[in-house]
Amino acid sequence: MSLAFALEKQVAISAVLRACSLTSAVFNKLVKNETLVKGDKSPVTGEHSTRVILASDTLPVADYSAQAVINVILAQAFPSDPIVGEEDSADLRNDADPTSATLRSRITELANEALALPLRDWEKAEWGIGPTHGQRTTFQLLDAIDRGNFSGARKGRMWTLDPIDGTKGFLRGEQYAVCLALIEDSEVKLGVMGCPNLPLKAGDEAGEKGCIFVAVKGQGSEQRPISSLQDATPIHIPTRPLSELRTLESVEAAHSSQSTTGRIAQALGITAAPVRMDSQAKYCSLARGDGDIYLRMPTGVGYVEKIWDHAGGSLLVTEAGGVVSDSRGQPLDFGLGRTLGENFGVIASGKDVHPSVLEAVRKARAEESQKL
Ligand SMILES: Nc1ncnc2c1ncn2[C@@H]1O[C@H](COP(=O)(O)OS(=O)(=O)O)[C@@H](OP(=O)(O)O)[C@H]1O
Ligand SMILES: [Mg+2]
Ligand SMILES: [Mg+2]
Ligand SMILES: [Mg+2]
Repeated sequence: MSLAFALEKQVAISAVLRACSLTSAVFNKLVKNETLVKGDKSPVTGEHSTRVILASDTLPVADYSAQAVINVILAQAFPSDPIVGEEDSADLRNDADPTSATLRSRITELANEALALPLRDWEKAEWGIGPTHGQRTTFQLLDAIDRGNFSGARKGRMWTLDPIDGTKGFLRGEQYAVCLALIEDSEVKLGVMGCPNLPLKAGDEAGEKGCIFVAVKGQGSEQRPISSLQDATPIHIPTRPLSELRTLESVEAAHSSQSTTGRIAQALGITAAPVRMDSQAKYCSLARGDGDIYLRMPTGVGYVEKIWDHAGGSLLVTEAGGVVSDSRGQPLDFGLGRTLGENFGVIASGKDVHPSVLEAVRKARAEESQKL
């Protein structure tokens, strides 16, 4: 008897793999060759006007094409499943914008190249299924992107997709993740995250990079090297003394209050500097024990979190033995629509330390309100 969600898992890994191949190709062909990233790895800004045009052109190409590829594959395997995807094609259909025709032709070329990737041996051997993805026309690909327009629902089955999470990290050549998750009746059942720039072993920058993380509800979490996807290694959050814990947070200060996370770390007695990393690679790092506490505290500008930024990562952490909640200790609600609703932040950690983290959050909050 096959395990629950076996087919969904196969299809999602195949789709994420092809999207990762595409995003790596975009980085190598466009971002690197067109020197869009400066020597110090900061994203290109106003220095060279031609580069700025290329940067703004290249940035969405990878996101749109990856969403097109994954949605084509999902539509083929599960034609009636709705998808909540980050991107939509409105800007690509706007002929008043002179860049949209160029973007469309690049997307068509890139997506078809990824869809034509041959089956790997492990796909044939393990699954006996395979993508038989014919070439798509430009407008078929735009329609595929727009399969991601579903508004979300409390009941029923849907996928959620972030074709590139951590777009800024992607442009810097640092961490980003291709994130796909399956949700049923508001509960995340499957999460597949591709992290092409993440070392197989924490901190081993000189070693092999490129991992796919997979979690299935009730079946645990695993890591697979992109180069050898048949080799699944189960991952678990280790238990460490409080004093040895490290926090994980966003690189972008606008996405999470670094002053609040600093206070929380202090209240916990943590002395190590926070590990700053773009994207859901933070959830992946936590799930395999590279960091211990993921803190994402609202900056107070009214931003609402999106379900595609947390669905897969949160299941990966819970299946690896952790807890994911908002800063009040409430579970994240994936049944509210495209967003997680009012932003109470996100706190993820091992089960044993989670209550202490919530207590530290309360303390940090109280200190901050006294300062006001
Ligand atoms: N103001 C604000 N507050 C909180 N979050 C925001 C905000 N603005 C954007 N985003 C979302 O952050 C996603 C990037 O992920 P991270 O914040 O984890 O990584 S990063 O360090 O900021 O790169 C990023 O995902 P991508 O757009 O897919 O890159 C956004 O969905
Ligand atoms: Mg994102
Ligand atoms: Mg994105
Ligand atoms: Mg985005």
